[in-house]
Amino acid sequence: MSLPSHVRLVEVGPRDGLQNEAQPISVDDKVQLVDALSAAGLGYIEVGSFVSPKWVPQMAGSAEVFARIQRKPGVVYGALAPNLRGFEDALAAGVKEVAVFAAASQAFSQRNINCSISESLARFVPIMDAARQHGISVRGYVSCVLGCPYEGEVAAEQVAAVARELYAMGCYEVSLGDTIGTGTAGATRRMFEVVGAQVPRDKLAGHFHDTYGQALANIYASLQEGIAVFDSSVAGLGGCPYAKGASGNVATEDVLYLLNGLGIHTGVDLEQLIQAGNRISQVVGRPTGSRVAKARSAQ
Ligand SMILES: CC(C)(COP(=O)([O-])OP(=O)([O-])OC[C@H]1O[C@@H](n2cnc3c(N)ncnc32)[C@H](O)[C@@H]1OP(=O)([O-])[O-])[C@@H](O)C(=O)NCCC(=O)NCCSC(=O)C[C@@](C)(O)CC(=O)[O-]
Repeated sequence: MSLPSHVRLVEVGPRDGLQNEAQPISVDDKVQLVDALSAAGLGYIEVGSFVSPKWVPQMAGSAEVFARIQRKPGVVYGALAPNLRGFEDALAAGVKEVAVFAAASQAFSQRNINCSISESLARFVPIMDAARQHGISVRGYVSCVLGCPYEGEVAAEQVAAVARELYAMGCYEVSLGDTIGTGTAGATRRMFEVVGAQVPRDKLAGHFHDTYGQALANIYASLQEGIAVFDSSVAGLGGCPYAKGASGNVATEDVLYLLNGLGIHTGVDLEQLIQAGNRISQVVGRPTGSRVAKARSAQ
């Protein structure tokens, strides 16, 4: 299969990245990050989550962040909603697109959202109904598609079953998350072959964490499978609060460098992105997780 000529990047740093930070990040810093990312040309930014603050304290200020960002025309500003309460809070905050999140492993589903996979899918039905009524688009996530921190190996057929349910209930796109970053290029290709037989490939996205240093290889393998949407985090921020040891998402700067080298268009400016990543890295008090940004600042 030839590689896609255009890739859509879904920037998840302000949500997936910052949700895992132990120290509080101010609303000012979050707003500045989101605005810097839209200025760099990202067309989709996941800004926050409307989840229980007891479960993920760092996302507690999401409504305020939404109130203060400068919404750039054409940019989608998304948020996670695990239940109807989260959806309603998101709606009240002026969110126009939400994401629901399920897992391919029962144990992860219990640890992350305190219910089984089938209970979670049932919980999403009223969200889908309410979203339709209000003209809100819904994206879906499946976690643990290439391994689970509690159950180990996860069958691609199980990933496909959950992805198919999310797509059938109305998610316009389903993002497949290698939550603990154990996936390899071979496993990624096999997983997309199986899931791609159940959900059209142009409705699938790849969401890779870089824990084992495989994320860029997995993205390249996904491109070869015809996948053209990838989630990534500026400066490689993040991890997952319910997946111990999981490192951040693949750094957006590094994905962009890969895509630029392949001549694949994204509309994102690498230099502005590096600046946004360097600034938020200073805020969280860690060096950037982007190899490209590190190399550039050493020059
Ligand atoms: C789903 C629940 C709420 C169930 O949590 P629960 O305890 O079973 O829910 P509950 O309905 O019994 O409610 C418990 C309390 O939470 C409140 N509550 C209930 N719902 C909400 C809400 N929406 N917003 C704010 N508060 C809420 C509710 O009002 C109540 O408050 P209390 O009476 O104790 O004061 C909880 O487990 C939760 O919030 N989990 C979120 C976990 C999370 O955000 N994980 C990270 C995101 S997923 C991820 O990172 C993976 C991904 C997507 O990036 C892909 C990948 O890499 O794999």
